[in-house]
Amino acid sequence: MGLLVDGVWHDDWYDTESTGGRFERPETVFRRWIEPDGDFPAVTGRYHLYISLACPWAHRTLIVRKLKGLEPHIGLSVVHPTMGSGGWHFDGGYPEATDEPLYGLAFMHELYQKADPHYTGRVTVPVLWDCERETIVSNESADLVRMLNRAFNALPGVDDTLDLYPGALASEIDALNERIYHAVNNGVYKSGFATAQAVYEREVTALFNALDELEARLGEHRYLTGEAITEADWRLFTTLVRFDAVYVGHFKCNLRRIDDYPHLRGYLRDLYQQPGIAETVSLDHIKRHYYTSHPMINPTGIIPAGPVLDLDAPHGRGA
Ligand SMILES: N[C@@H](CCC(=O)N[C@@H](CS)C(=O)NCC(=O)O)C(=O)O
Repeated sequence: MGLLVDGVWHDDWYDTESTGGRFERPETVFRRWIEPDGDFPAVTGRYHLYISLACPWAHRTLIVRKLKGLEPHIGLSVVHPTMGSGGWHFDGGYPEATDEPLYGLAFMHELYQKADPHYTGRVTVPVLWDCERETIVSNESADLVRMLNRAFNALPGVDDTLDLYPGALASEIDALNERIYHAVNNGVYKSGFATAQAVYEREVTALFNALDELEARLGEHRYLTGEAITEADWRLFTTLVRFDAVYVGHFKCNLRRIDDYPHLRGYLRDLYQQPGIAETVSLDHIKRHYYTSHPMINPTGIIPAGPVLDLDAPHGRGA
């Protein structure tokens, strides 16, 4: 836990005192784009993706990299699940984690220092790194999902027939993303990081109102916008797959479990069972990260044994 101030690491947590107990997610700083004639063209081997398997925002980018067939084109590093006093760190000795391959760095904040020696802000994943210009292209997962969906389509082996953000559905996807981001993706964090009772109650109520709404929507069709999966589904999936394992207990999002919602439960399994997806889900990294990285919420650092989840069970949602 911590942040860089003028390029120097400080071990500080989010300040909720100045916001009346509310957690406010800071704006993302690096927001450049991969574009054919821009500063960052789509080229094999030029970019490297840094993620945490625990992080729902990073998980979105990992899923799109996999579905689009971008693995041969964009390298991948995975941080250790525990975010300690030095922030995210690299430890290739931990299962499913990697060392930092480009510079042999120990900490993620060192990469941010490389990109900007005077950077001020939080050190988050995901990060898409440009190995040629030695800088961060983007550390905003919503933008990265869009870039990975389209910008690399001309490269060999990339699935250019898969479009997770089709033009005809763009405004519907944007509206869903907006609703789901505030109430669900970030809603679990706003509930879990609240330090005032009234704030927690408001956030957790908003979260479950949104989940009830999504349950009704998923009673109408298989995926959020109809019969085909879009980026809106993958953005919801990464929160749902963490929900019963972590958010119910650790973040006190416990009015209901996803397993208690017939449509959301089947929908979660359906997405989990799509080719290639299960291997992007590490329940070990997910549970270890949350339960060991927030001592203000879980001072003992004990990781609960359960719950027992069966994401491979039949989903019952059509062909
Ligand atoms: N807006 C960013 C948020 C990413 C984010 O908050 N990642 C978390 C991990 S789940 C992180 O790295 N947090 C470190 C910190 O806040 O210090 C995105 O969606 O890409």
